[in-house]
Amino acid sequence: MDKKSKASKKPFAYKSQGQNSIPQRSEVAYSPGSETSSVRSSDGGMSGERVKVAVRIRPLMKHEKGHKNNIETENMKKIYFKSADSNTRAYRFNAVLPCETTQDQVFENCNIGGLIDSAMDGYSATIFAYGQTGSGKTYTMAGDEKRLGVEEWKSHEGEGIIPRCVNYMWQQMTNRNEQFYVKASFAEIYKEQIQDLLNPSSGILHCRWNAQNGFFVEDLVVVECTTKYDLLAVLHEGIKNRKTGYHNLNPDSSRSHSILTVYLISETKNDHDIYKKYGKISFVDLAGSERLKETESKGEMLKETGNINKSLFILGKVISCLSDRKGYSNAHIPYRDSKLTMLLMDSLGGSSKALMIACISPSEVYTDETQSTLNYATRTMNIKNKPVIRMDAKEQVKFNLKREVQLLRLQNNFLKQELCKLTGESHIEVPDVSELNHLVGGSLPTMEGGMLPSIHRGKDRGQISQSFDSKSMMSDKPSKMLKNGKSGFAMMSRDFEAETKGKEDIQELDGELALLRQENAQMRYQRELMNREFETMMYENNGLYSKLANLEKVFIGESITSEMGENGDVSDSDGSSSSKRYSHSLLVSENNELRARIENVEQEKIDLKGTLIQIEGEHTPSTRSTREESNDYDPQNVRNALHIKQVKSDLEEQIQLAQSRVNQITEKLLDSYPKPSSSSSKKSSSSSYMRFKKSMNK
Ligand SMILES: Nc1ncnc2c1ncn2[C@@H]1O[C@H](COP(=O)(O)OP(=O)(O)OP(=O)(O)O)[C@@H](O)[C@H]1O
Repeated sequence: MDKKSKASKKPFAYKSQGQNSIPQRSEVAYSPGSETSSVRSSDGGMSGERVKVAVRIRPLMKHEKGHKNNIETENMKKIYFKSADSNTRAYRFNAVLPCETTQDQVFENCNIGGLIDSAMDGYSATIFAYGQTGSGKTYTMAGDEKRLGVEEWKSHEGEGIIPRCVNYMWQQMTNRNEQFYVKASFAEIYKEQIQDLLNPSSGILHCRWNAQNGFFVEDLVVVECTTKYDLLAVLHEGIKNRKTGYHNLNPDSSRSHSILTVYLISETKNDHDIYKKYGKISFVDLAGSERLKETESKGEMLKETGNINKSLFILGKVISCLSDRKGYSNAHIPYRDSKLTMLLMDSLGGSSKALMIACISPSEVYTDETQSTLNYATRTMNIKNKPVIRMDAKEQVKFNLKREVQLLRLQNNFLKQELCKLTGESHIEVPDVSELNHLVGGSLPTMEGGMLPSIHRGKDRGQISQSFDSKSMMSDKPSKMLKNGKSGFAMMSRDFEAETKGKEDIQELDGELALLRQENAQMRYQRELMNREFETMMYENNGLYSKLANLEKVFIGESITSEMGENGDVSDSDGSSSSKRYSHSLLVSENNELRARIENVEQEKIDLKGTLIQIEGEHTPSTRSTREESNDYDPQNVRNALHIKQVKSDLEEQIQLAQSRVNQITEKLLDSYPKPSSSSSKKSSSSSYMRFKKSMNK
């Protein structure tokens, strides 16, 4: 009994990208040439995500009446277990499910819905039940045995994780915007041989390996399930065909390990494109470990027990190696030592999300088995997986190309704006790169250079993880349809059409990308040229400013070129030009203005030089030739010359004033002097007036 709480606790979480999410660029791991590519989860991927472990304690069975209970639980997280040496040991797990836990609570508390969500997002997920024989593995995974294998499937309280998952999946499918295709396969490993539970007549199947899919079962029938009843029928069919046997501890004991795999292929529409993700979830019901002393197995069952125990022993070795924190990456993991561990490779230390449900009995009769299961479970919690999303490689290429096109369009718009700012024009024509390239001896700036965010291209796109055999899913071998299925041929022709369309789309995107790249390179080059020109002109203008300032100092005594020095920075720290303050055209007009101003000052200087020579020549004839020859324009001399010029012009002005004054007085005097009359005295007065006027003029 749980010491503190019987109520269901908040379930633990699986790291997930969330539904309908298209992975972000940085998370995409793509490997050219593969059928599927993998995408690391944004969080769990690189750092790893531990295998989650829940421990379920079944109630005592009828035949165990009177057995003592040696297990207590606390808070749905802790187990106190009284071991054989009578010491009580405490264990902590992701979830602890006491005897009274219902099937519904198992689903909730183990967050099985979260795992299904992940599988629908394109991850691989595995749920496996582990424990001694009769501990409740099949009950937990599939449900009440009395109801298993019956023709009509009806939902009931005793149904286990698998049928609950089927219901949940279909519920989610209607809630999501994606289109889902569901397929399923069901295999068992019996005495180290793989058999198809959906097609038992196919005999022994082989476990193969390839870089793309890791280990997979060759020729396993994969059934398309269009309704949830198709999938339930698959479960029903497989359980019916599974090898079971009677022994002392369980009259209906599973004698094989079974693996039901549900493939969830999702299609998401994004910008008129369809992206496919290949998620899957595997339900593994392991055969129970057993002690021959207790089961009293004989004959064929004895052989079965030997094989079961052997493969579980290797599973234990794999778990031990993987949980060794000293770093199992260098160690040899004996996956290949059994079929079970080969097929669980992706789930243990691979790219799946995984949940182990360890089943135990509360009876102290099974103390050793329970101890062993708890130890297994504890070690398993240390195993880290690196979950990845699987996408179709072609879809992934298209996805990447589209993103690159979008990025380049953004970059090019940005570059255009920048060039417009630099030129001061509202529109720019992008010249052909071939016309420009010869100017710099073919050293066009690279796409990655410059201040713009560079585009990551597809080198070094990470590893390919094992994935299910998408080829076998699209296999030309006919699928065995159980109910309401579509024909395999229809599926193939649809895939062919999609593939042709996909190729065309990729070609189109490639073409657009090439044009955008060329335009990008041209604009980067143009920007580079303009920046260089800009830099030269800035430098020249700075020189002109200081020259003008010097000249102004000489002629006026101070610099009026106040703007000087403000444009000192040619480029900003990020390499961009100082277009914030100066456009290219502004610099050119500034340059022209400076040149005109300097020309004026120079002209004035030449005039002054003439004046200086003239004045000095008038006063000190001997220095004239010396000044002329030495071309000496010492500022003091120029200032002296300016002073003399000023004095001279003042004097000239005064003389002019005096002259005009004299003229005025003369005019007045002339006016006041009697004018010659026409009378007799005319001759004498006229002659005296003329004499007076003459003397005035003089
Ligand atoms: N939590 C439970 N509540 C009620 N009955 C249970 C529970 N767990 C197991 N049982 C019952 O215990 C019996 C053994 O369970 P089950 O067959 O699931 O064990 P198992 O671990 O799969 O055994 P094996 O490895 O031999 O196949 C079954 O009759 C089952 O109905």
